[in-house]
Amino acid sequence: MASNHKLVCARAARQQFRGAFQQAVRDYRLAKLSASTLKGLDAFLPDGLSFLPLSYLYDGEVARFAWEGAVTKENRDACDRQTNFRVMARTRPLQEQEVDSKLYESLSSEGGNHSIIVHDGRVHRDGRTIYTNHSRFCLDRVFPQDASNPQVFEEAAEPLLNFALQGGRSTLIFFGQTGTGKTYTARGVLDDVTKKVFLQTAEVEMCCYEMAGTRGGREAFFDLLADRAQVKCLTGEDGNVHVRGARRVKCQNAGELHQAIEAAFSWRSSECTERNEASSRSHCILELHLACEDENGLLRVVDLAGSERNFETQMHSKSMAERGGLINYSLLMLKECARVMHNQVKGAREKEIHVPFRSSRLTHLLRSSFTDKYHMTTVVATLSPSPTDVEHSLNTLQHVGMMRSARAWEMQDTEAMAAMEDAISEAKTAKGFDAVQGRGRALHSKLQDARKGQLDLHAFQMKTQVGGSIIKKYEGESAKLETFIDARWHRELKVKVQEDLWVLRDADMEATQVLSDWRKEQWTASKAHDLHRWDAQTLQSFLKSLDLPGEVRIPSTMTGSQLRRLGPRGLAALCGDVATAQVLQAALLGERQADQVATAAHRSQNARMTALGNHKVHAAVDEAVFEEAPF
Ligand SMILES: Nc1ncnc2c1ncn2[C@@H]1O[C@H](COP(=O)(O)OP(=O)(O)OP(=O)(O)O)[C@@H](O)[C@H]1O
Repeated sequence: MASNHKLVCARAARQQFRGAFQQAVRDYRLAKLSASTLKGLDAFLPDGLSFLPLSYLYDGEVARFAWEGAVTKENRDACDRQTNFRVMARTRPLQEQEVDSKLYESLSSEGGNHSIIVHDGRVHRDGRTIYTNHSRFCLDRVFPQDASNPQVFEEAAEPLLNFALQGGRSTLIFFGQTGTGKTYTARGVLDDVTKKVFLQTAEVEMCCYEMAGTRGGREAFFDLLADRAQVKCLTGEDGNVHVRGARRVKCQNAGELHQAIEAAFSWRSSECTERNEASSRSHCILELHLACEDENGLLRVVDLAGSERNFETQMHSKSMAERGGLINYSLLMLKECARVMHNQVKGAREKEIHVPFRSSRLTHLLRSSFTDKYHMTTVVATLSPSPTDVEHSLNTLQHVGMMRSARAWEMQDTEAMAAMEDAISEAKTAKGFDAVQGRGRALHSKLQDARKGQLDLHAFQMKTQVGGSIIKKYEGESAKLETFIDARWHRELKVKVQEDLWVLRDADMEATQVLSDWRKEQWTASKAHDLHRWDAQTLQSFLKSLDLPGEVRIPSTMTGSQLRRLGPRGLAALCGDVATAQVLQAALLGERQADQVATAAHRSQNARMTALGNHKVHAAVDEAVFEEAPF
């Protein structure tokens, strides 16, 4: 092969020796073609005989690799894979300047478009030999270069849209190197979503925000529909992380939605870089809340900023470099989460490893997309076919591969799909105090924050009001570890308190908001049976709900307290006959009793919550529960 002992950079080598590398790619593709033909004869010939011609014709390694790739188990598995988490890849065509530089294509797809091969041209350590590594990645779908945006929509986004239209939560994530077509694909897909969504729903609420850096160099979310006002990322009552305070635009037809999307993208931070004339400098998250029968469905489209390497950021200004640093950090954390989840599945599943979702706001927000089996997620990895970008392509594919394998357990989890329907309907019907269970995480954080000064306490376990339990441990060097186990979801959250201060501050805000919302709900519930607080409308609907035997002449402007002041005689005077008066009296008495019960329950729950907040566990827990709790 060609030699040049001065040359050690693979990127430069791929350009300089493109003829040799191109030949290697051609050889591989031919070997692949021959392997597919010979595989057909495999059934008629003795074992191993069909492989022989291939091994004579091509280099040993290449022949073996092409043979394995012809019909591998992974490819078959990829075709049959039925999970809520899918990973796809889209390669953009070579750009004009790349064609001008006579660059060849370093990616090929095979296995019925379920796997992608990266042809990685390299220089040997001796600086004289060049060789090509072929790496195969099996995915759920590989889009050919000539695939159009509607095709991507049909396979990647339409199932997510349909799921959201049934009340589910779904996320489409675009992930990859800068300048590979994330925004191009996201915009194309959103155009198709805009056209299709109104065929099945009458109203869509849209919000759009981006994650970028603040002046102080911290990650923050900015509302793209409200002049980039800063918004907060908090845990909601369903246990998922949401951005709070973002403006929601109601759209009733495709034109309005299209306009809102255009407006949001016009506010998105983008700059001209070496690799892309309009490179996104933030992670953009667009949410469509779809009106369904019982509960709103959610479709989230996440267009991540592109990953960059040092040689691509030489011309960046200081502020661009700072923002780039934050983007790279959040992407790094996303990859780290993928790596940890992958290791967890690959290694000992019985040993829970902490996945650092809270280390970046991006991963915090996307956590449920990766961990919740009832959340439908598709990750589209965008790739550049240029041989100068092979490192990027390998990196992207390795990480999306890890994300995919991290959810491999779902394939065995045959009940998952059936249980999904149940879970959705369960979530829809959950009411009152039950609904607080999903807020356990926030309550836990609040408690954790309130007690951070009490390191003298050794260890204890307690049942919480929300049906979970908290185990607190104090370990060496005063590092405090808390484990919250939510009884309903069986999730575990371990927080090393002294490590991340912003986690605590956020957790406190979350808990405060969640608890005040809950209190408000309790307050509204406690009012429901209180006649004093009924307005005229509530009184009229109460009367309508009663099956009164005769007529009652209560003026339409009369409120609950006015009715109460009438007394039994006044009430009887308004009723057409005695029987009607008696039924009405009995119904009002029933309401009064229900009011007394609700007020007593409200008072007790309030007192227990306060006691829990003040660390008076004994006062806060029901005696029966308290006895059961193992200390
Ligand atoms: N599949 C495709 N077909 C044709 N052109 C494409 C395709 N994908 C991307 N491009 C072109 O490549 C260029 C870069 O695309 P885009 O801005 O979407 O990249 P990006 O991945 O979002 O980059 P960044 O991360 O820097 O924002 C654009 O000019 C776009 O038109």
